[in-house]
Parts: sequence; C-alpha cells; structure tokens
Amino acid sequence: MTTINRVLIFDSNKAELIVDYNKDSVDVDVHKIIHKIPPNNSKLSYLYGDYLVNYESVDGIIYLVITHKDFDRQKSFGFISKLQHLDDLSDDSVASLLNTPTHQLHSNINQVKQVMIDNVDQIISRGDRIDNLVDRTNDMSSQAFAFRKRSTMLRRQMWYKNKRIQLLTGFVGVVSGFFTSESTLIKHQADALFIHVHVLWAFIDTLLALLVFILAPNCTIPSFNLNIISTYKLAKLTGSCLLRGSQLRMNFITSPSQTTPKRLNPLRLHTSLPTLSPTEQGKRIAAYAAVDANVSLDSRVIGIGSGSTVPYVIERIVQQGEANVQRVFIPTGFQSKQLIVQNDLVLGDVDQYPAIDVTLDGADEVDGNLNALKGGGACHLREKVLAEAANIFVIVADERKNSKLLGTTWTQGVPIEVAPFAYAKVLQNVQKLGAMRPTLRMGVRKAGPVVTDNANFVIDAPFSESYYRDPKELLMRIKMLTGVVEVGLFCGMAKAAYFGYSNGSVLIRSADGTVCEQASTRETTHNVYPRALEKDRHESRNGLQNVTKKQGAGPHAWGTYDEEINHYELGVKDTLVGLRMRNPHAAENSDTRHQRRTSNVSVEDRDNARKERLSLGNDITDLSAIARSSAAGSVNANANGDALVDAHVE
Ligand SMILES: O=C(CO)[C@H](O)[C@H](O)COP(=O)(O)O
Repeated sequence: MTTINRVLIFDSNKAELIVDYNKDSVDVDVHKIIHKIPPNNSKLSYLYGDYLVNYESVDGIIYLVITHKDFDRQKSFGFISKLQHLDDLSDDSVASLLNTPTHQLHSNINQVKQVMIDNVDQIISRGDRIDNLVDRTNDMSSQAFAFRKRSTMLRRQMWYKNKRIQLLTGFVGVVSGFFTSESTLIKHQADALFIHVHVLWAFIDTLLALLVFILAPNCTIPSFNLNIISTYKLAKLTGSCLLRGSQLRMNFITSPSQTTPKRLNPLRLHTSLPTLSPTEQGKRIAAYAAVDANVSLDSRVIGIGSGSTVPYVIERIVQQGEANVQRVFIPTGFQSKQLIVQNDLVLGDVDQYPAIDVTLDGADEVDGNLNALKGGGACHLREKVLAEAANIFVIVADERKNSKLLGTTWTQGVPIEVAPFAYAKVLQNVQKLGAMRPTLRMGVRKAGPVVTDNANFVIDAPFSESYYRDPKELLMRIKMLTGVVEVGLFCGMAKAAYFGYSNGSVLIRSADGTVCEQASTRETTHNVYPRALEKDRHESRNGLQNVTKKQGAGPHAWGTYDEEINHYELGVKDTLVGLRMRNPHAAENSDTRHQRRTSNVSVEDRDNARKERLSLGNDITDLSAIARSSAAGSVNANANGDALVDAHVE
C-alpha cells in the first residue's frame, strides 16, 4: 500500500472544510476525527480500521492525510509539510501535488528500493544454498566424467569378453561339427541342420572377431553373435550329441550303411561301469537285459514302472534310438512321468492305451513263483493297472529282491492303498486279518501321511511267514476289506523277473518256471569297437604286433585272435539265452533239469556255424541269423568247462 488515499484540509477557525481530495476512496468519518483534534498546534496519527489518519494542526489549519495502515507515516507527514507550502488550497492543487513527477519518481524509487531490499534479503537467506548448488554442480560434473571413463572401460571389457565367448563358441562349434558330422549321432534331421548352420555361423563369427581383435581392438562392430538362446541350444545339442555319440560307440554296433531303427548290440551288456556301486550295476544290467529281451522294435505302447531301477530301463530304451519315435510311454506315477518327459519320449496314459505291449517295473521283493511285493514307492495302484494292461509284464530288480518267500527281506509289510477317510477302519480290519502292528505310512519331511498320486493313503501291514506262503489268498482277503483301493501283492502277473548281480550276471526267472543265468559278457574291444579291432589287426601303426596283450591298467583286454573268438562266442551264447527267454521253445532240444547242457553238434557243424557268424560281421541286425549260426557254437563252447549257462526248472 504505497499511496495516499485521501487528503483533507480543514480551517478550524472558520469550521470550514477547504479541501477534501479523493473523498470517495476511503470511508472514514473525518468530522468525528476533526472534532477530537485539540485546538493547539499538534501532529498525530490515528489508526482507524485499516487506515491511518495522519494530521498536523498548524495555526488552526488542520492537514489530514489518510493512507493504508501499512503506509510509511514519515511520508505522510512529508506530504503534509508540502501541503503547507501550497499557495492555492484546493482539490486540484492537491491533486497536482500528488501527481508531480518528483512525487511519482520518489514513489517508484521507493518501490524499487523495497523490491531490492526484499531481494537482497532473500539472496542472503539463500546464500548457503547457492554455494551448495555450485559445489554440487562441480561434483556432478566430475562424477559424470568419471562415469564416462568407467563406462568406456566397461564397454571395452564387455567387448573383449564377448569376443572371447565368440572364440570359444567358434571352437565348440568346430569341435561339435567334427563330432556330429555323422548324422547317425543326431536324433533329428532338424537338429543336424541347426548344428551345421550354427557351426558355420560360429566359424564366420570367430573369424570376424579375430579380425576385429587384431585390427581395431577399440572399436565395436555390428555383431553376428549367436544370441543366448541359440548358443544355449547349440551347446545343449552339441553336448547331447557328444554324449549320445559316446554312448552309441559304447552300445551300438555302428555302421555307416546302417539305417534306422538301430539295433542294440545284444552281445554287449554294461558290466563294468566304474561310477556305479555294485548294487546299481546290478540294477542296470538287469534293466538292460530285460529291455533287450522284451522291448522289441515292434513294441509301440510301453508301460514304465517306478523305483530306482526304472531309470536304467529308460536309459536302455532311449538307446534304441529312432524306434522310440513311433512309441508311446505310459507312466505309473510322478517319477516315471518325469523320466519319460525328460527323455523326450512320447507320454500317454492308460486310459488312452488300455492295451500295453510291455510294462517293465521294479519290485520290493519277488518270490520263487514270481509273486511280488510292490508299493515301496506308493505307486502300486497304477503299477498294477499297467501290469494287468500289459501283454508282457516284466520285473527288473537287483539281487537283493530275489527271494524264496515274500516278507523275508521286505519286512515293512504289504503296502495297501486306502481311501483316506477309511484308513482307521482298514487299520483295525487288517489287524483282525492277522497283520502285526500295521501302520499308516507317514511322509518324510512332511507333517502327515504319505499321499499317493491318486490322493489316497498307504498302510503298511506286516504279516507272519505263514501268510506269505499263499500270497494270492492274502491278497484276496486284504482286497475284500472296505476302503482298500489296491494291495501291493502282484500274484501271477509277471512273465519274468530279471535280477542283476554285482558280479555282472543277470538271473532270469520266468513264469514257466525256468531260471536262466545270463553271465557277464566280457568287455572286449571287439564288442565295443568292432571295426577298430579289424582295422588294428591289419594296420600296425608302430610296427609291433597288435595282438600283443595289453599289460597293466586299462579299460580293455586285447587278446589273441583266438581269445577274441572265444569271447565273441560267449557273447553269442548270451544272445541265445535272451532268445530262449523270448521263445522258450526255440532252444528246447535239451530238456535240462539241473543239468549242464550237452552238445550233439559235430565239430564240423560248429566250425561252419562259426564261419557263418563271423561272416555276419558286426552289423548284427538279424538276431535269428545269429541264432541259426550260433546254435552249434553256443553249446560246448566253453572249452574251459565254466558253467556259463545253466537252465533248469526248479
Ligand atoms: O513298487 C514300487 C513303487 O511302488 C517300486 O517298483 C519298488 O518299490 C521298487 O523300487 P526300487 O527299485 O527303488 O527298490
């Protein structure tokens, strides 16, 4: 508020208002104020509402200046003194005095002065902050500089790293190209194409990286990098192909001319896998023998059981290569489903395929009549459905499961799957039936009972020896209990049980009562690398005789040619056992009951058979040809008199 609002001049001698300038702008009862002013000379300011009434009384003339209450009083009185010098006391002269440029100038200067004072105050109060701002700006610019420097270094480091990865990828690509150049090692043609395209790509990329590395290490170029997914896929494919390649070399009779489906080498069983414990080896060889004998290339719908032996079953099946493309696999539970999916096999379910060609499953114990206790893994409901649905049901286990009487080694009892709400009643009833302290199976690292894949509970009901003498009767009695869903007693279901022994042999019990022992096949170079053997026999690289026995440690035992033939024959003998298992009548010219088989084949027949067999070479795809050629050789082949094959009926 910087203006004078109203100006009055009153002559108290005459009681006359001489000037009342700008009378309407301020509503103040001036007469009331004038009457209060004493008659003597005086000078005072009154506060009247929002207004300040400044007056000076000089010799009966009262000068009043009304301003806003915030207006500077000094200015008002300065203006009053100017009024006193006016010659003409009138509204116009007061107005012109108010509007003189000097007065305006003063007023403007005062305004500017005030603004400057305000600004200076503000600047002083912000002084600190401005200093801070300047400091911070300096900091930021130095940080930005350091950041730019660091990011440049990082970019360079990343670039070098990238180039190193490219070099490595290129190297892997070239190596993979070398190993996978034979399409027999690759599962699908699409994979082969993928690998070859990427090998080429990686190679070009490597060259480019090298060039840039040498010529312009500080510049980055538009990259032909394999992206991360491609690199990963390439590495995975390469890895699996390398792995498959080595497995194939180990397990297949490979031949450039051989077309799919591949035939597993029946002469070769893995008996010396150093990483496996004896029990695991037993499981593996049992699984391999069972697959070899029961999963033919025609088997299209295959049931996969549960337990620790089953992964080896899958392993062997996977080795059958492209035969699996045509197949569908039915799981008995979560574990087997995982195995099927993880091995890229086609998954089905028993409701789609109620007729299964062959089901292979583990067991907790198997008696002399092929009755089995199952359900240690709580999968026995599905296992039984798949066993029943299968044309051939085969049990695969290690030697510990081979028993005369159930309940001997598996003492935790008969696994019984029950409806959850009925478990207490079944526990009572199964006890009444004769079970000794039946228990509800509890989860490990889970509070509460085991819940099966079918959302049921499991009761383990141990019985005394007498009950296991008639497992079928026991099965029927338990099954009759209300609330029981399935019983882990598999009676009269298996066609054969394969027990793998830690010494590398496989004992095969069949439903027809025959018991065969498939002896450990000796691991010879001839079995594993048949073509390498032929090559080495004829081409001595160091001039020494290749038939010299290898001394000291090492995976194979090079033998003399005769020894190799002997080993070969022993392998063929194993094949025969397998064949006989498939067709018990095929080699039944000898009714052997606890007897060593004897030969009625002449020496000449045997030599002819041997020649024929050797002429088959190693690309053995026709088992019947082997069988025909081996009939003679297989009997009496063991010149040392070792009991390698015994067939007897118990
Ligand atoms: O019946 C089973 C699961 O219900 C299994 O086949 C049985 O428990 C054998 O398992 P493993 O081979 O691990 O001993």
